[in-house]
Amino acid sequence: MRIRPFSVALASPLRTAREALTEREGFLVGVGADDGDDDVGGGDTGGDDIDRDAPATGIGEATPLPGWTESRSACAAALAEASRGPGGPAAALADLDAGETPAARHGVALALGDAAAREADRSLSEHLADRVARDADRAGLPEPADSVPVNATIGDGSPGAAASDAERAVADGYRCLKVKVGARPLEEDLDRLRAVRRAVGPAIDLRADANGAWDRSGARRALDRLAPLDLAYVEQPLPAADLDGTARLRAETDVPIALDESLAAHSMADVLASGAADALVVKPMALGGPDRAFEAALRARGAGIEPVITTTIDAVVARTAAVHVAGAVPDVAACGLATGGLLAEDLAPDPCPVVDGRMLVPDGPGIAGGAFDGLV
Ligand SMILES: O=C(O)CCC(=O)c1ccccc1C(=O)O
Ligand SMILES: [Mg+2]
Repeated sequence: MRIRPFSVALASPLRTAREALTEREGFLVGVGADDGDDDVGGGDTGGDDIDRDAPATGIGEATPLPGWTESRSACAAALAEASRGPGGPAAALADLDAGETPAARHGVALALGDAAAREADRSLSEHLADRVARDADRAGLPEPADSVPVNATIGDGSPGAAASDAERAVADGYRCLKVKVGARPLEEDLDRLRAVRRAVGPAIDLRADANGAWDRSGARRALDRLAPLDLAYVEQPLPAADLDGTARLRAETDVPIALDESLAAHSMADVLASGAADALVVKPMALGGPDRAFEAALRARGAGIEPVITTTIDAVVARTAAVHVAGAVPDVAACGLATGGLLAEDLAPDPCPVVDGRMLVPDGPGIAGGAFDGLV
């Protein structure tokens, strides 16, 4: 198993209610053809005996985002330990805890999933739909889609900036926009959202993501005032921990509610049973891998909650893998996957163009055929 650190800068800071993201640092994970052998990567040399000229047959990405995943140093330590284990990547995967180090597990699970899908000459979404669905006792899913609807992501900015970003996104073909809110007083967010609604008209789906910024009375007030704007949903109106408050809020309003951060603070079972959500944001990097994310999406769907697959502003390898997860979910709602444009640079060209508000799911094999060969 090979681990290569990387860092990519954002084109401009993504301001949310919690922070301003300016750069993403992570690790590429490569597994080789001989990684399945028990003797590879053994000893205390950190896997230095691997032939560095042999191309990786599977690639993964671990890009931690504190708040959603472990820290960068915890991710690095977990990956280093995983690459030293005597059992190779498959054994390492079994040892990685999706709750403790989800990004590290994501990196290894994705590399192994890519390798297995490439070996079987099928795309990662076909691999997920077949293997994960079967393991979750959900055989018989339809063929994965060859494209998925996506939302444009609009950061916190002035009403004018938000409106012109929204106009540009709609001109580019997006039919769904997600606007960050909660960093300012409610009146200012209302001005921004009204400016966006005016700019794009009534036919475009609008989402607002508060990233847990409001308290119970503030959220109640915000939803009452937002109701006339006909939002598709408000994401994480209350802090992650406050499932009870969110369930009560949802019962008191007609504005649909999505949960995101709450999935890191509560078990899937508790979130699904809480009655607090119409939609659930499913981030493969935060859930510990594309396999776990796909399973979570199917569970949510089974509980009548609409799964929305999103990135954590990942580099191209994890972003493309998330597109495959979305492609495997039948008739998936618009997803937050069109985040490549937020980066100033990337590890490789983007294999998923957005056409008419939909992202193409690569044919494979694996994540994107040979598009990432040589990166790790
Ligand atoms: O959903 C999207 O449109 C993009 C993803 C996104 O907003 C996001 C990206 C990184 C961390 C948190 C979030 C979030 O949804 O809150
Ligand atoms: Mg969110």
